[in-house]
Amino acid sequence: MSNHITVIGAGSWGTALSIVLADNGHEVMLYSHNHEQINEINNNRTNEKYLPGIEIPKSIQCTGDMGQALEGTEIVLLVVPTKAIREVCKQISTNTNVPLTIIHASKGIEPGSYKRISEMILEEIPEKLVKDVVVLSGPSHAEEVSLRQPTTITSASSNLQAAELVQSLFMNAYFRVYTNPDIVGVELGGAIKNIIALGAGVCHGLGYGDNAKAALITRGLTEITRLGCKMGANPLTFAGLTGVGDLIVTCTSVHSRNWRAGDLIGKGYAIDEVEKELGMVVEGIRTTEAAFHLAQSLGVEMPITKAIYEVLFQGKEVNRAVHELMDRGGKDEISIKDLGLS
Ligand SMILES: NC(=O)C1=CN([C@@H]2O[C@H](COP(=O)(O)OP(=O)(O)OC[C@H]3O[C@@H](n4cnc5c(N)ncnc54)[C@H](O)[C@@H]3O)[C@@H](O)[C@H]2O)C=CC1
Ligand SMILES: O=C(CO)COP(=O)(O)O
Repeated sequence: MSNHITVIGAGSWGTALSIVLADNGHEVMLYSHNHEQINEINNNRTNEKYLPGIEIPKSIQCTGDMGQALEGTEIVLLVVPTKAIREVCKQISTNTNVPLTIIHASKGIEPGSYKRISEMILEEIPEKLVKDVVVLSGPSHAEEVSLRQPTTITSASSNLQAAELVQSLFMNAYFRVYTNPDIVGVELGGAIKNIIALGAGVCHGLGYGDNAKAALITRGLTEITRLGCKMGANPLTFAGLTGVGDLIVTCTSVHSRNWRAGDLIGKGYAIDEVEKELGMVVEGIRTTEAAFHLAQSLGVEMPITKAIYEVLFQGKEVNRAVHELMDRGGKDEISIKDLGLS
């Protein structure tokens, strides 16, 4: 069945997911707040800054008018940086009176409030306008999805029917979607892996090799699991696509904006130059700030997150941060305390 779907955010991921929906026969209305980009997508069928060389299918129309974007839709996909989520939710609330299935594919935690994105959506959009909230997350770089390369991802919702609806909207020969009821675990895995990817990039920038990368991925997974279990997530979620899966792709891929940002920091770039240099959102920076304080408030040990926080926000020199991480007292590798079992 063909649906009319609104996608908000015409960056690399919003455009790539629009292409998946268009390939599946859906009519996509893509909202962008950039007039040049709207013209480029509608007239040239390209989005060169974000997905160079990719042709945008004709069933994707782009608009800068939120009212027009939401006309006749019951399904909205949010794909803006975490810091823009509240603003676009407010715009949605004033431009529709239809209850919506709201899917989000962004990855972050809000500094200050420590809110996950689904929590921000529910705070900003009145209850009567929210049918369901579904999280779409997993190891999936836009650059590869837009080339129709095999990708697996998770659709998470407390309502299985809503997760299955989203699964059926996106599933095709190159895009395989699994459902999961654990919204907390799926959102935390997607958000915190960006911090670990910054660390993996820093290690590369410093000239370290695969041992350091493997250490970060596996001990990063321990940190994510500790925090997640404290917040009520299912530990098995972190063994899946949105945990170890997304850690692998983000910590090892040159496509990753977070990895590339870390690489530049390891090579000596100043933090505030890095996002400008990449020209795309580096979610891990703000999420490091949020996760560091969240972990402290919950008494959860997250040494890698702490080290990256000190580098990003307290000016600690990267070599010193690595040395301090390695020089800590010896520990057991596996602790059932991490799973909240004692
Ligand atoms: N790029 C990727 O491969 C993936 C990205 N994500 C997540 O998706 C989210 C978006 O990332 P990208 O598309 O990579 O970022 P991007 O930097 O490529 O694009 C972000 C887009 O959002 C737009 N935007 C910013 N504020 C806005 C506002 N207030 N209203 C409307 N549009 C606004 C920007 O103009 C830009 O077009 C992030 O949370 C990221 O972690 C998740 C999976 C894969
Ligand atoms: O989440 C992603 C891949 O799953 C994208 O990560 P980056 O934002 O680091 O590119």
